[in-house]
Amino acid sequence: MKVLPYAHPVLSCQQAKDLEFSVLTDASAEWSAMQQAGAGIAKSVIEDYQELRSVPEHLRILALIGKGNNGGDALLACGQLLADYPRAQVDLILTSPADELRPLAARALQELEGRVQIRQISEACGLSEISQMLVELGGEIGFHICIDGLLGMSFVPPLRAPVCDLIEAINAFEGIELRASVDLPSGAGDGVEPDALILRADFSYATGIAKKPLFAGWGTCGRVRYVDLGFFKTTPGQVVEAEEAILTDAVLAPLRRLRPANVDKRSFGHLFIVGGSARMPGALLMSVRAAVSSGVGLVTAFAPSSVTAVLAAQVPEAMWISWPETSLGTLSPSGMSLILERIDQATAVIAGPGFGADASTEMVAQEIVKLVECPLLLDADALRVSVLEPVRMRQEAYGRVVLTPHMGEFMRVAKLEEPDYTNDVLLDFSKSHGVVTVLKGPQTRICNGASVIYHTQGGPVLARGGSGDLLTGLIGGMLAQNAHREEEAVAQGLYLHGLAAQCLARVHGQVSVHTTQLLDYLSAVLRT
Ligand SMILES: NC(=O)C1=CN([C@@H]2O[C@H](COP(=O)(O)OP(=O)(O)OC[C@H]3O[C@@H](n4cnc5c(N)ncnc54)[C@H](O)[C@@H]3O)[C@@H](O)[C@H]2O)[C@H](O)CC1
Repeated sequence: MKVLPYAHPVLSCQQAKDLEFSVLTDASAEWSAMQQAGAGIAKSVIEDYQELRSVPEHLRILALIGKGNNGGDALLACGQLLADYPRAQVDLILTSPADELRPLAARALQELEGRVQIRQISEACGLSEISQMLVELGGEIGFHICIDGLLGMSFVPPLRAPVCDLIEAINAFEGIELRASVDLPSGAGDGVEPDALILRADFSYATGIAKKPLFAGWGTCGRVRYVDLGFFKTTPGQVVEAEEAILTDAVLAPLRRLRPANVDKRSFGHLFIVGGSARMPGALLMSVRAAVSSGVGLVTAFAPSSVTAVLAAQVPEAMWISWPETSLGTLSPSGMSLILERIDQATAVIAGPGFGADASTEMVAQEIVKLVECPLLLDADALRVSVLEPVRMRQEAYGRVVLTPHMGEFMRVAKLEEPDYTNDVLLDFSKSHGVVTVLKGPQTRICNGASVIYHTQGGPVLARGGSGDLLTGLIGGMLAQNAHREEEAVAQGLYLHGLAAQCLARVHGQVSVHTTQLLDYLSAVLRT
């Protein structure tokens, strides 16, 4: 794939090792990368902890230290946390004698001398002794954060004692609030089977290169964070051997620049949103609210006639068109002329949020696919096999069709009998339909038929009704502003949505929030 300025390659552990070997040519380069990794992990883990509560001054950290560079990264992360939280208490568990650590890990340990408590375990310890030790070390409070620096990309199965016993004990130990793995959860790696023993991480902090096992769908890697160490400072447009990539913060750079002075509302696109039904007016409302916050110049919303006035009062920034509805309160195909007579104003169109699944909305969606000559986003109940049929007939010049299914909707349009998380199915589907698919879930993937880009921001705070409707509005808004660079627009909408969700969770937690609060954090995300 071409190196995009906003997505970095995802590689197998072996490919990552080879690349690191070519980039980090001596011990000083390795040490400097390790320092960056340690600082990056410390910063990210503190941000992530805030989804639980504010970080306590007397932070209690447990770090599991293996012999290699993974252990070195974890030790330097502990050093950074001690610098930032001088009252923190750090307990280290070493799985080998200190004099057996690799040179850089030994150097990192030396830097912590006198500031941490060290326990060493050996093969003879066994699971129950290690479990008992955790209980004693944790005391009444337990640990706020456990940093797993046991094994990284160089791990070759099988796991041996005492590491396997330590992983098992950590997985079972309830006195840890957040489990953070350095690079990969210990036990994960190339060729590792899904049922193998792997440390159950809440977050994995991929240092330098995001490795493929993080996306294997095992659910043990938790949420993936990419700690960019600058390994991919390649020229945009250059080709690298990777079909998979991870989205980076750079995707939002164009939205963080000053806008030119000589612009007006027409310079930032005009988005049409067709959606809603008497039963689900809220879905349309959420998409429209998100769209008007996306930076798009103009939004026109087409809503079922019985709810238009109520919705319009809630988002006066949008223009509202009342659409005739069926006896079931869904959009009637007889309203198509309303959109067609204005279509030359639109730079992108969304169809689907809150549609409801009946024959009328199916027909509306089909007509839109056939007649709309600009980029088009289909979501929710517009995602049907019969609606995708005319997609292939569309001329390339009209702009791409973007689909935003969750797994249930993807199964429907790809005619799958059970969920399939493999990239092959996603690639085949997107290629054969000529669409950009955004397959939503805990690890959302963007696929253009040739490559897959992972998006890992957001988190469980998004696991509530309406998150997808907000996403649709944001992506639609970006498409309308950026009509000739659909994939970039999609990536911008996704990333902005994910970062805002994280901000929301860091301020209010993951539980007692409502979906549209996410919109309050969009501007903070763009102004950092
Ligand atoms: N008020 C209404 O009218 C409602 C209508 N609904 C109908 O459903 C669709 C849209 O569904 P929505 O609830 O927005 O959810 P989606 O599944 O499409 O999108 C979810 C969104 O959240 C992300 N996400 C979820 N879990 C995680 C996680 N663990 N980690 C990270 N990210 C996560 C996911 O990736 C998506 O981005 C609407 O049009 C109506 O037709 C709904 O039933 C809600 C209320």
